[in-house]
Amino acid sequence: EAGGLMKGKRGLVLGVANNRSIAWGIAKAAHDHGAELAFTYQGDALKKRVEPLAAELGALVVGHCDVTDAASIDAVFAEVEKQWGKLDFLVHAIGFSDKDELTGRFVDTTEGNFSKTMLISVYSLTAVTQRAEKLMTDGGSILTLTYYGAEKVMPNYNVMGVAKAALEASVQYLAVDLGPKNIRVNAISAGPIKTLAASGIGDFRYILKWNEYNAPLRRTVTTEEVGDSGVYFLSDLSRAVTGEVHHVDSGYHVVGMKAVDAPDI
Ligand SMILES: NC(=O)c1ccc[n+]([C@@H]2O[C@H](COP(=O)([O-])OP(=O)(O)OC[C@H]3O[C@@H](n4cnc5c(N)ncnc54)[C@H](O)[C@@H]3O)[C@@H](O)[C@H]2O)c1
Ligand SMILES: Cc1c(CN(C)C(=O)CCc2cnc3c(c2)CCC(=O)N3)oc2ccccc12
Repeated sequence: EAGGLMKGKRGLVLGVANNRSIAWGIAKAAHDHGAELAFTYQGDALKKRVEPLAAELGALVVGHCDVTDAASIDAVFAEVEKQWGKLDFLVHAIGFSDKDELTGRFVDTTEGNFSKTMLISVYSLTAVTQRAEKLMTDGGSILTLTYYGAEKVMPNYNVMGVAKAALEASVQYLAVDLGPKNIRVNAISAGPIKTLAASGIGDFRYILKWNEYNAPLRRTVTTEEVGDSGVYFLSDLSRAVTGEVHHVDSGYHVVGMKAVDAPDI
């Protein structure tokens, strides 16, 4: 609504594929706190999914963006500059690896998929940050999404875990470079959520169940809950916070082993 935390703030959201996307959860929460939003879509297949969602929030659609195509990134930021002249925040919710490498052993990762996964899931944050820096003339907030598989080995996460470790290091280096311009760079490490990127992953139901059984809050998280924590990082509430990785995972990351007699709801 009008007087919220995000009143007067304009932001670009990369990574909405459908209404289950984490980016959509963040966008809805920011909108509810008064933000003005712009969305991109990856390829024409997603255009017709993203346009109605953007309309629902009165958001702009600033075009197609495939982070493997630098020209499409430039075009999107040129459109943002044309429409708004500046940018207050950026959400980067993009990650991808060939799914045949998200099963089995990490050691068997191919050079081709390793490079492609790092380009899409890691370098893309630096690429969009280069463009955003120019438009964040009054400072800004950049938020990306990571996962616990960056910190500890999670079965089958494989090359995506190595990518997320690099993404989290990128957050620290970008925070240092852009801090003097009052541009903050942070990451939310979200617990497992059944999104498009999660579908096609073998026994994802088992991963969700495991979290329900072992996380301190004894439950998984939702895109709405990630969105609410996202508003903290995109708003002035976190004006003194940069280079941070913040877990929104029902506390899962703190557990070494669950007591066998732990009370369960
Ligand atoms: N779902 C989870 O369990 C979970 C948990 C922690 C972190 N994450 C991360 O959250 C982010 C969003 O994923 P999600 O779960 O919302 O799934 P999602 O499939 O809804 O979003 C992934 C997005 O990445 C985009 N994308 C992929 N390749 C691209 C490219 N080459 N150019 C531009 N866009 C591209 C897709 O279009 C899609 O919109 C990802 O970085 C993912 O790694 C997901
Ligand atoms: C959790 C979890 C996730 C969700 N998550 C944290 C993610 O970061 C999603 C990563 C992902 C990246 N690329 C693709 C896919 C998922 C599936 C579809 C596809 O073709 N490519 O993915 C896993 C993969 C293996 C093991 C656990 C997980």
